[in-house]
Amino acid sequence: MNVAAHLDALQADLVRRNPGEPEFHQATQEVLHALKPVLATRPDLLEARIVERLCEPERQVIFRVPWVDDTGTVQVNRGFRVEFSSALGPYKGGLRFHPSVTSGVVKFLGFEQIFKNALTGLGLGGGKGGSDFDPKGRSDAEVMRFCQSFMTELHRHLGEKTDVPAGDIGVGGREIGYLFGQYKRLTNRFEAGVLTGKGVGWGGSHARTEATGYGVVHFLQEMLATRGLSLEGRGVVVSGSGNVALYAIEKIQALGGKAVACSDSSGYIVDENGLDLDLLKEIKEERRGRLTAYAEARPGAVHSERGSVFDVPCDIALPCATQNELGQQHAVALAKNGVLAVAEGANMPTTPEAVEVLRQADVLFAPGKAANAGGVATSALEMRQNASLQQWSFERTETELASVMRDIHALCRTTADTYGDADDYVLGANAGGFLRTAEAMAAQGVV
Ligand SMILES: NC(=O)C1=CN([C@@H]2O[C@H](COP(=O)(O)OP(=O)(O)OC[C@H]3O[C@@H](n4cnc5c(N)ncnc54)[C@H](OP(=O)(O)O)[C@@H]3O)[C@@H](O)[C@H]2O)C=CC1
Ligand SMILES: O=C(O)CCC(=O)C(=O)O
Repeated sequence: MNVAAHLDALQADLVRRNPGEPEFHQATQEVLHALKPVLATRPDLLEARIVERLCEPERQVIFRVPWVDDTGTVQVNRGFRVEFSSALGPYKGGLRFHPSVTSGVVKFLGFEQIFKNALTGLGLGGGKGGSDFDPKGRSDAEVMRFCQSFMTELHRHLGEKTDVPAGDIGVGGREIGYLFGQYKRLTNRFEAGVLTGKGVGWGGSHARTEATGYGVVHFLQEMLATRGLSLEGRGVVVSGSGNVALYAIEKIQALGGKAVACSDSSGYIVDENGLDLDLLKEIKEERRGRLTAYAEARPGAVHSERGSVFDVPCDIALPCATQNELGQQHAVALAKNGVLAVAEGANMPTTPEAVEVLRQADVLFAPGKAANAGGVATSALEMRQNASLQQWSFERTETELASVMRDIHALCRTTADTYGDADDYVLGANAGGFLRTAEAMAAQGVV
């Protein structure tokens, strides 16, 4: 069989059978392309139709989420959960609340999650969920009523050994609290392991809040070290200013780098003196405010609505906001400014055209499914603590996180080396995650 032609035909079929889901097509295209050299050596996996099965979610639910706003008006949103693969463990992946959420977006995120979770080696299947609900500008009481209605349907699909959601865009500690409270009320059980990202006082893990951003920087450090480079004195730009971005900035600063710019959906700030993280956290985590407030409070900082945060000259870029935010023209600007490395904190933030520009310019590039796996890895550590009724210290949890990120980096390089070029982290992450999942699927029969 001509494996490349077979995978191209499979991709064409996926596009035909999943109309109107461009993000999902983009995600499968990347994986199927990376699998060409792998499957050329594994006729057994082709024969078992592992790829065909992997691209079809085990289950998807779409549901109505009715709730009442503060004016007494009934609002209706749409909820989603895609349970993609349970080959390696319970479905695991976050919930996203953002007006851009569609079934295609949730599907691409769930698909990515399969490979990411496999890379952690911590016994996690892949899933994702969310809603087109926009929490921006809503009161705490409105967010609570929405979360309660969302969980009223979702709870029947969850369980600590079945499906374990967590946060993502628009879902942080506040939302996880409301979701957990409603799950507990509906089931009459304090089943701590059914959600991760809980408060540390009631079953949450230390370092889960920090984990995704810290993990990205741990992975980046490993990647830089392969070229004898370090973070010391490096200029860094970060897109986004949410959970992942803030804690990536914190770790960059702790390791001697200088984060000079970050963004939100209304623009970006540049602070050549280095970002004031306490001020950023106060604006974003406490006030849920806009970055314009940073420029107003900080002498020398400039807010801009024109252009992109990726136009700011830097040594390292960390896209940490959302999918397809770093396009070809941004990659060209980064390469022209001499960027050394790009590590994805967000899921699929770099377009395929931009990845190609970075590859041509020999820029180190870490795909999100490897670089941002620290969040879900620490969720697995939270599940372990819940199962054994323990709570580990911050230091112990962060040490485990750093070790998982080192292992993922090593697995990406050795796998990429086997099938192509060790510097090709896209190949290494996709092939490494795939092989772990595929071996489990092959062993479990046709299910
Ligand atoms: N939280 C986690 O543990 C993990 C998250 N990720 C990924 O990291 C990314 C960020 O997630 P997280 O930090 O948790 O989310 P948050 O909601 O905490 O922050 C999201 C940030 O990105 C910006 N943003 C979101 N959507 C858009 C958009 N369409 N255009 C421009 N800016 C946008 C937001 O700006 P504004 O506030 O103005 O909307 C905000 O600054 C996502 O891709 C997520 O899937 C990956 C692994 C784990
Ligand atoms: O912690 C988790 O379960 C999932 C985090 C997540 O959604 C992601 O890795 O994209």
